[in-house]
Amino acid sequence: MTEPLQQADHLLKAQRLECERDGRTLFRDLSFSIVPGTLTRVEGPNGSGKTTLLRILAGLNDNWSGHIHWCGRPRHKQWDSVRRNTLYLGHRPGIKGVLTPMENLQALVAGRQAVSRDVLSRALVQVGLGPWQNVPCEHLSAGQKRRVALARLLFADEPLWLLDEAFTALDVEAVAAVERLLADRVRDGGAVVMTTHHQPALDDMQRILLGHGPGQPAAEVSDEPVAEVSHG
Ligand SMILES: Nc1ncnc2c1ncn2[C@@H]1O[C@H](COP(=O)(O)OP(=O)(O)OP(=O)(O)O)[C@@H](O)[C@H]1O
Repeated sequence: MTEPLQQADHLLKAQRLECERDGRTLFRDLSFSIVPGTLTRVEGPNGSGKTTLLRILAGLNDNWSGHIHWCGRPRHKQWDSVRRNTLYLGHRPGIKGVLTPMENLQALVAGRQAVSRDVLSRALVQVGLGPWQNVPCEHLSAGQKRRVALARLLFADEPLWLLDEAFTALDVEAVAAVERLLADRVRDGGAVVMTTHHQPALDDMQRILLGHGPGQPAAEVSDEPVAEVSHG
């Protein structure tokens, strides 16, 4: 279980973020806050830096400048709290092909909570993998592999979720199920930051808009109606 967080008006506050890759500025002067009970979508064309930004927020990329605060204090002084309270799901499913959905889910959930095999099995049924739960994942489709990773969300109590392309390869029914899961999560006070090329059917999103092609390192935060925003 996660421990109570320090009281603050935000979970995460980014100020004047700048990131350069291969001599190209992906974004600069990018400032925004992530507050509990909100959904933020990072938008932009291929190569604009969405994954890079999400990895920076997850603490998985050091190639940036600016300031990031976590619950009111500099993030680098409280990595333990950040790691315990943040869930990052990368754009690859992050599951092992030789393992079954059940074994993968056990590995993904392990270390945070003790969950029985029956409960994990019900989660796999819930994401539509009931008949496949004991089949090695290398025999599953792209969308089925993605569903294994998404089953992890059913057990995720971290206050901040960072989801990179969570809708990729999912069919219409699974997309709707994930949208419901995210809406419930936000309603329960969680914060979700996601990249997606899919236009989610979700209300009240803060939008972070990244550049529109080579040589145009624009970054913009459009606030509808959620967080404190400053830009530039
Ligand atoms: N490991 C890396 N090493 C060097 N440059 C990289 C690396 N990963 C990404 N980049 C550069 O950063 C740019 C942004 O990549 P990123 O994956 O963040 O974009 P994205 O907006 O998520 O794209 P997409 O919509 O295609 O997923 C890329 O165009 C690439 O030039």
